[in-house]
Amino acid sequence: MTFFPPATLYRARIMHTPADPFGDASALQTQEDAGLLVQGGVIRASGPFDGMRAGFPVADVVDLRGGNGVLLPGFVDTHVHYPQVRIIGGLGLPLLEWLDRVALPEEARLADTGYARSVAREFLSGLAQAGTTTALVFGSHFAGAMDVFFQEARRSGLRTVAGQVVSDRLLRPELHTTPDLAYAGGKALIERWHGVGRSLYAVTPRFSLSASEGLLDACAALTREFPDVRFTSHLNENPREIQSVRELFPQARDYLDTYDRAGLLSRRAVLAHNVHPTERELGVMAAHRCAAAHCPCSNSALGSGLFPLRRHLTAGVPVALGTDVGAGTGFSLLKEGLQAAFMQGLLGPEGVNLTPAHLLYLATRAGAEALDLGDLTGDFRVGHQFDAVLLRPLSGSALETVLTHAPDPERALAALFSLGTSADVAQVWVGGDVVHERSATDVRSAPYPHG
Ligand SMILES: O=c1[nH]c(=O)c2nc[nH]c2[nH]1
Ligand SMILES: [Zn+2]
Repeated sequence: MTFFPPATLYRARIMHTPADPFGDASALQTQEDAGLLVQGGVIRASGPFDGMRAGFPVADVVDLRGGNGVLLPGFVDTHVHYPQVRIIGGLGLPLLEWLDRVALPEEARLADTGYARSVAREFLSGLAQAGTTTALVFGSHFAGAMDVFFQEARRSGLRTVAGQVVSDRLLRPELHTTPDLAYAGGKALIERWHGVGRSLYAVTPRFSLSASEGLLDACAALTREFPDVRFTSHLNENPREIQSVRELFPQARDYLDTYDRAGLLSRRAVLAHNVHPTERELGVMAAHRCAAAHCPCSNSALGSGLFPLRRHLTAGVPVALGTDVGAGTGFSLLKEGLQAAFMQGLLGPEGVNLTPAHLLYLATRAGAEALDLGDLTGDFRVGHQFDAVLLRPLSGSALETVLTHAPDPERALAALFSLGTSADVAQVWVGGDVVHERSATDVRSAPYPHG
């Protein structure tokens, strides 16, 4: 006997970018009254609701259109630090001072596995509440903290690509490992967690400033042995960091070359920041199809600089968005999209004029592609997982007003990026499972509570 899981027909106003708006001006697809047929967590069919209802009369219908609801693909965060959720908002310091005074003391606390578990729960609920359904997560330096992270990630239902962070110099002694330990610990974690539930593993040296050549070689040994794990690290974030890396690796051509010489670059590599790249580095990234995770709020908070998006696009380097919590200022990819648009504007003629379609693409499909998960998630195409976020503005909010009066879908999408926050995230699904639902008590309903 064949078992068919029950089908659900979601009725919604949808917006998604199955194509790349940097190359295709009509990439944004919107439907005011769409039907998405979901069975076993997968989108099996889609189209105008009336036709879908007639074609699939047995499906349960869930109507998401009320209260100006808009259904978007779940957001993809391509750079976010799990141990840093409690230190969001440490403003006013450049990268190396911020690491020393704010980030690393907190990261040392994750040696305590009980502490790490609480942090993991706070972190994962921050992602889900923001509508993020997939994240490339910079982990902890402690293997025990990674085990609890993967356990909690499994409970959360989110898609996570994460790994133990490794360093062997210049941080603080309790965060240091050795190449042998990094290899053995990484291998054990890969064997325990890679491909378990919705989790994948990412080999994660912190950055070349805190990694010897031997440590990068140990990381590369893992990516050779397990070719489908991802690789992630930091690159070209801050001029002082770049100068130090140059001095630490006199044999390397540039910062990127420290990773390339070890054999770490590939289609499955994501490098965070790249605010100050050389043309050579952009060419090498493009040749490997390795992606840049652009983190505009973090770049602003740490004063790292204005991301050269046009140069990345011209060189053919894939770019997606990351929040970089906790240097970044929160979990919302809507805020990152808005900040990216602001910063491109500040670049004047060197910037890229980012439309709402670009922002949606950068926050969804581009991230899925960067993580080599483009066949699974990132938009509402048939065959993809039902990973989705329902944005429904708080009643009485400015977002509700603007959505009510928006003359076209592009303006509505622009309003979501301009005014939307985690408070507007009403429901989130991963693979058809609800992973977050705004509770009734979270909704401030009366716009004028005192009459
Ligand atoms: O923004 C950043 N956050 C970090 O935690 C970090 N570590 C190295 N380089 C870094 N950059
Ligand atoms: Zn980072």
